[in-house]
Amino acid sequence: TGSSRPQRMLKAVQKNATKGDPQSVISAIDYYCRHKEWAMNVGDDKGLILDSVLTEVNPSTALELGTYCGYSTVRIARLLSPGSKLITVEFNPAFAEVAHQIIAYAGLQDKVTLVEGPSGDLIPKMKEQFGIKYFDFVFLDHWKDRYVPDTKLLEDCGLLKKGTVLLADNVICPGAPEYLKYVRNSPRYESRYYKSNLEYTKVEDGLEKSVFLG
Ligand SMILES: COCc1ccccc1-c1cc(O)c2[nH]cnc(=O)c2c1
Ligand SMILES: [Mg+2]
Repeated sequence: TGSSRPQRMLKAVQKNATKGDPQSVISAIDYYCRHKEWAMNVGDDKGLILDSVLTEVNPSTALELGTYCGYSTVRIARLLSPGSKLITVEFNPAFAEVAHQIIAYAGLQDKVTLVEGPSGDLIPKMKEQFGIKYFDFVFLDHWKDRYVPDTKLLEDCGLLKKGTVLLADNVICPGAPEYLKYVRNSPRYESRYYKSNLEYTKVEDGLEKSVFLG
C-alpha cells in the first residue's frame, strides 16, 4: 500500500522546512500543495486573513475545529502570545497522526493540545477536561454540516463570551449556507464576509468572521 496525501505532505515538510521554524513549515506546505499536490489546508491567501484576524484578537484561549494536517494549527499557534493555548479537534486518526508530527516539527507542541474525536462529543467536555472557561477565538474548518450544531453547542456550554470571534472557512466553497444564515440573522452575532479564494486555486471562497455579542 502506498503513502497517503497527508504522509506525502509531512515528507515535504521534513525535506524542505527547518525544524523549529513555523514559517518555513507553512511555506513548505504551501509550495507542495500549489505545485505538487492540492490539499485542503486553509492556504496562503485565506491564511493571510486568518493571520490578521488572529493578530487583532490576540486570543488567550483558541479552539480549532478540523486540524487536518496541522497547517492552520501552525498558522494560529505561531501568532499566540506566551502562555496562550490552542485546542485543536480532529475526528480522523490518520490526519491527527500527521498533524502531531507537523506541529512538533514547527516546535509548537507546547502551545497546542490536539484532541482526537467528534467535535460534538468533545465540546461539552472542554471545561472539565481542559480547564477552559471560554474561548476568545474559534476557527471552524471541519465538516460544513457541523458548523451550526457546534456553534450552538459552544453557546449552550457557555464557552463563548462577549467579544469571542468565530472565523469560519469554506463558507462559499464547498459552502456553508445554513451557517451563513444562522450567524447573519442572529441578533447575537455581528458578521462580516472576507472574500478570498479556495486554497491554491482561482475559485472563489471566503471566511466569515462573526463576533459573539453575549
Ligand atoms: C474533501 O474536500 C476537499 C475539497 C474539494 C473541493 C473544494 C473544497 C474542498 C474543501 C476545502 C476545504 O478548505 C475544507 N476544509 C475543511 N474540511 C473540508 O472538508 C474541506 C473541503
Ligand atoms: Mg477549509
